[in-house]
Amino acid sequence: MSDSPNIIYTLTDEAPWLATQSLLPIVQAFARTAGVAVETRDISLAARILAQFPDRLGERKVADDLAELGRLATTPDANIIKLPNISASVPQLKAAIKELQAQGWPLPDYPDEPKDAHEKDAKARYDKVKGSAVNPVLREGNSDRRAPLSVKNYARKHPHKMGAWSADSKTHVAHMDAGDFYGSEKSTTVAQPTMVKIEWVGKDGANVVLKEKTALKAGEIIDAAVMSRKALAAFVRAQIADAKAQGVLFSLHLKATMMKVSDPIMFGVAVGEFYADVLARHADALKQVGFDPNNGIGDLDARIAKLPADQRAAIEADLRAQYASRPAIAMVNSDKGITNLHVPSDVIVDASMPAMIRDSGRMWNAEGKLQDTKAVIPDRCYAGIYQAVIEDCKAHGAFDPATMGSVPNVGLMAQAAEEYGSHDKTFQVSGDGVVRVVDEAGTVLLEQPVEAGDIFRMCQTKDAPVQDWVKLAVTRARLSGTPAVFWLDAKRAHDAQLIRKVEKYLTDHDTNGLDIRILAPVDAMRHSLARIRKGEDTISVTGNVLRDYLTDLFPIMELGTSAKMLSIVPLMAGGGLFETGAGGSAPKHVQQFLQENYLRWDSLGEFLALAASFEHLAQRYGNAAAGVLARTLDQANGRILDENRSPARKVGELDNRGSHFYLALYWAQALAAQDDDAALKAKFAPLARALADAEAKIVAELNGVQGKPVDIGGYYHADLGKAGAAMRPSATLNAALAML
Ligand SMILES: NC(=O)C1=CN([C@@H]2O[C@H](COP(=O)(O)OP(=O)(O)OC[C@H]3O[C@@H](n4cnc5c(N)ncnc54)[C@H](OP(=O)(O)O)[C@@H]3O)[C@@H](O)[C@H]2O)C=CC1
Ligand SMILES: O=C(O)CCC(=O)C(=O)O
Ligand SMILES: [Mg+2]
Repeated sequence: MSDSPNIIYTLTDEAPWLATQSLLPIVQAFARTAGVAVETRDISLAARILAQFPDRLGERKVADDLAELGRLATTPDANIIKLPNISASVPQLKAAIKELQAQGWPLPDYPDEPKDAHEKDAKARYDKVKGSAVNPVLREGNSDRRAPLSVKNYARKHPHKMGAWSADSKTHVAHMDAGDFYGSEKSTTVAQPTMVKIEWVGKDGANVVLKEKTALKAGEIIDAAVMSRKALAAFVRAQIADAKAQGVLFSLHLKATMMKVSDPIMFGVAVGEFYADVLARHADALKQVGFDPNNGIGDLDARIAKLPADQRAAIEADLRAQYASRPAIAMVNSDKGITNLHVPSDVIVDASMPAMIRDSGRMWNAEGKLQDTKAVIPDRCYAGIYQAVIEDCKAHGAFDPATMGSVPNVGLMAQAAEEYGSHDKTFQVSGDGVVRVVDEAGTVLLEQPVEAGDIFRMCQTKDAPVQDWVKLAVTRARLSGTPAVFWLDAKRAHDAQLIRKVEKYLTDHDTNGLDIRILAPVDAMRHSLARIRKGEDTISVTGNVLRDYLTDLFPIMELGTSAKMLSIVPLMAGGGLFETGAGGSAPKHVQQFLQENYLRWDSLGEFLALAASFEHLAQRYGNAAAGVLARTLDQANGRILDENRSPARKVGELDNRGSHFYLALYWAQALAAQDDDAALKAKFAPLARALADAEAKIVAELNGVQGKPVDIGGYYHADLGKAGAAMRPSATLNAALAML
């Protein structure tokens, strides 16, 4: 047996973490037979918080597994299975801290407005954990996300329900026409390595360094753009009035988790406008209790609890009056009265817009009914692609999963490319003046006029990742025989720079006979949609943000969920990062699990990632047994789909645990049936027999626990013993696995 590195399986949060309690023991048992150890590293929100405070935790200090994996990702031996994790908004972060404190961990509170050096230090540490803090660290490569053929064929045979579209749907996307990032963006490519600083220069000549040092490599593209606070507020006001006039729901779609600096501020501006009257009337009281609109109106609900009853009642009455004077607002949970503006992380554009499109272009109103919607996506960089989908659905009806083609994605994301790497270079400016990016020689590379409250953002895109991305695109186009479109807008400053590189690097490859073009995002969308309706596939080759948006949009339309995606990140250093699915951590699933011990999380993404990970070990290290595991796992995955062993949605049916049992059964049967590896055949034959013989008993044991509440001793930092017992309730299955 050859010497191949271990697989690192990540422990994350919520539904994927629960699923891991059941799936991982199966995977470890199978992998061991090929001499592959499957280790774990904890990158959950709770673990990431604890790892920030070694000085406070003494003997109980927790290792910084994320930092370790970040280093591993830059080495050739990385083989990491990455499950979705929480990218925490401030309310989520605070809830996690509170839970850990209650468990006895001596953590400081999250200081909203740090008053002294201690609090500043605590806030700085917590801010490292906030938002999308994991993916950018591990993604040392570009991404290849697609629906494997078996999954696509399954979706065609068993199409999920899509809400019908009507030609007179009033649903539309609203975006700004000026004063946004798109309109203000400036971009340049630096020829030589240099070091830049970002500084604000006030009208009166005051000079504040916003970021001292940012190293740039040769050939790197940098951009600077500004979102005008005034223009954004005026735009939101106009959209509130227009939604009311048109009788459609008002809803805001941002990515406050991943764009953790800019988007909470934009969210706060919308909260400020929607609730303008009540916030103005009670400004003093709200200031006193520390309400921050960037944390959503849910923060107001929580904080006014501290006020005297009469004052609280007055605010609540004014809130009701405010809702009466406003358009209806899209709801996250109508039963609990949670609106689109309650929590910044509740409505995340990549998942929320496709969900709306799947529901006939409608969202939930306060009465729990679906209604046409004004989807407010302030910045123009990407808003137009959703309007293009809406127009297409109005003209031609909903897409048909039984016949539609596919849009896989090759995404530029390595080395924190573009907007998703901009957090440490994004600032809300304090006064009128300019923000400029200045190099070591004092040359101003980029400069933006700003007003107080504006959001300034600088992005970086390194050259080596762009070369790798172009190569990956050509490789995918060649291997799949599919046309590929680079979604780049020649009218946008950053994209214009990128187009020059793409045109140059395409000449490094043999593109003979391939159909590769560059189209502006809206045109690329129309082109891809026209083809998809004819059943034709088109590879989307996009930057980091469109990668994120499209890999939820198309899977949700094609497959019903992005959980069924193959999501590979060939790391630039030669290793592999295998992400599971393309979606999030589905907090709704945990709620259902706690209430009725039913977990509807679909682990197909994990199954697909594992097969790719074993395959990587076979190809790169010549581990033939891992190759056999990969091939047989592929067969098992096919059977899971064909025989409908994916989790259903309701108590009494097969859930996540049941689907893991069938994976073990089918995988063992495929291993027992193959003839490439006699030792594996002999090892798995008895297990396959034992599992098949006990099928009815195991399924009864697994399904028998459903229907009652279950306690796992925590949400962000659950009790391992309790969660493990809850997720592995079949003694028969556990005993059979011990045979290996
Ligand atoms: N890669 C990562 O680490 C990512 C993490 N996140 C994080 O996840 C959380 C929630 O994000 P949100 O945008 O609401 O997205 P989610 O993907 O968690 O939820 C949206 C919906 O997708 C469906 N879904 C997603 N995965 C599965 C699955 N495996 N099995 C079955 N259904 C699934 C469900 O839809 P339905 O009920 O309609 O079937 C679900 O309600 C946030 O904390 C966010 O930060 C988000 C994106 C990626
Ligand atoms: O890192 C995150 O917060 C989300 C990532 C994501 O949505 C994606 O990569 O598709
Ligand atoms: Mg996404």
